[in-house]
Amino acid sequence: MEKLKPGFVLFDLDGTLIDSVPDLAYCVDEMMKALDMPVRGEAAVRNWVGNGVQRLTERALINAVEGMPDQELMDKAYPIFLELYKHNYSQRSRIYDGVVEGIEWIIEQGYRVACVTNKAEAFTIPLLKDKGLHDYFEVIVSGDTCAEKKPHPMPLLYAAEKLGVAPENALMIGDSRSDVKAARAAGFHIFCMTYGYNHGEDIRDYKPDVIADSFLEFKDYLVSK
Ligand SMILES: O=C(O)COP(=O)(O)O
Ligand SMILES: [Mg+2]
Repeated sequence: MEKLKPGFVLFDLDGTLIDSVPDLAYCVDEMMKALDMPVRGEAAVRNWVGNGVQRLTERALINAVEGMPDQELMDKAYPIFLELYKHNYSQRSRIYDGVVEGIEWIIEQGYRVACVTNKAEAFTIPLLKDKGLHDYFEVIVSGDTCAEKKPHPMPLLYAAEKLGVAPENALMIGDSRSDVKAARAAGFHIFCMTYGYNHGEDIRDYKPDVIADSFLEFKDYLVSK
């Protein structure tokens, strides 16, 4: 593939920059215990992350990716999850190898960087700050910033507009089918990491432009200074 020189690079958060599942799984399991239901464990939660914390709670209640729980149960469970996650959004989570070096490299080459996640803003901002990543980003688009979340293109187009860059000149780096679908619909280039979360499916099946097994590999596909 010819090397790209995008007007900006938009990073996904969970499963791309940060392995946030240990905190999310802790909160899911504590919620399940509070509801007198069986705990789900980290491996299951790994397949349920990527569509925001509300959808994660729904999936945990039905123990499946697809489908909906009983509304009464959801009304009881969701506030429990939110209260738990408010106090447990970062301490068990870790930045993936190469992320800080990679973001600093990209900024050094003169690229502008932004972040787009389906995580609600009340958790996104504290998590990015706690991990020391917040100040790298010119624009941060959370799951509730726009009327639609990924896989809808709206949050990507919103970032492009804020930065004044044409979508066809923008690059998204993510980990899930929602990132690929949103990027394709928005007209962005899309690179994906294989180590993240994709609901138990192989991200290669969604045919991003570039697939990488580790964060720093994206450098091979970008024009350097
Ligand atoms: O599901 C979430 O809460 C966030 O997931 P994302 O950062 O990969 O968009
Ligand atoms: Mg992700």
